[in-house]
Amino acid sequence: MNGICPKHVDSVITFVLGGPGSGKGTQCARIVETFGFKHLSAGDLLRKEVVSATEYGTMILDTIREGKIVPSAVTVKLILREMESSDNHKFLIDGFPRSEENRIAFERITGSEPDFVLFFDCPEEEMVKRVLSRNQGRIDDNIDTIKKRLKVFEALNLPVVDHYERRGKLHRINAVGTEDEIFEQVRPVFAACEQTAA
Ligand SMILES: Nc1ncnc2c1ncn2[C@@H]1O[C@H](COP(=O)(O)OP(=O)(O)OP(=O)(O)O)[C@@H](O)[C@H]1O
Ligand SMILES: Nc1ccn([C@H]2C[C@H](O)[C@@H](COP(=O)(O)O)O2)c(=O)n1
Ligand SMILES: [Mg+2]
Repeated sequence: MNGICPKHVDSVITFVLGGPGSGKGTQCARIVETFGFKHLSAGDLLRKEVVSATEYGTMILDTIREGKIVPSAVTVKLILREMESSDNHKFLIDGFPRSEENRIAFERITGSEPDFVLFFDCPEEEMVKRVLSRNQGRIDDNIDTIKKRLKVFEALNLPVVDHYERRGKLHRINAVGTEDEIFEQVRPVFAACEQTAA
């Protein structure tokens, strides 16, 4: 049981992890389509703050440009705001937690852990290739920022992956292959979750 807010006391929470360009957003779209989850991309929520020029906008933009991690208090607040305004009770939280600091802040603030965690395991050269050909006008899709993001991913995100592996919550997905091939590894994880809930 999760303690996000009274409305979401019985929510299913899935964290979606993987390096830059590993295909998290692409596969989340498929999961939404097939299993009806609400997709919350931490990166998208942060980028929206930049566009809306909120009090955190400049700090977030500088942090993203440097490939670093925004303070957890800001990111957790944005995620919880979205969850609380949603009537869905199945959440895919994409690109979060990016660090042990993110993870601990989420657990402390919500008193919850994810039900399970997906990790898209992708070689660096494939991630670089995908990000450089993404073409969505992202300020961090350039080789200098990608190199920084990869270092941050290894130093700060892999310990989170290890944590959930030790907790028996991690589903490691081989992120090399076509989108369809990858989704065929993802599908049984969510099908099993539906069976448990039924
Ligand atoms: N299996 C795949 N094979 C080839 N290209 C892919 C595959 N999956 C996704 N892509 C492409 O790779 C790029 C990165 O994918 P996506 O945006 O889903 O990654 P991400 O993990 O969300 O990255 P980020 O952390 O930077 O947001 C996109 O252009 C996407 O179309
Ligand atoms: N938990 C998070 C998620 C994202 N960010 C920042 C730093 C990332 O490089 C950038 C883009 O995220 P993505 O769209 O690749 O998931 O957003 C963060 O600071 N904390
Ligand atoms: Mg993404």
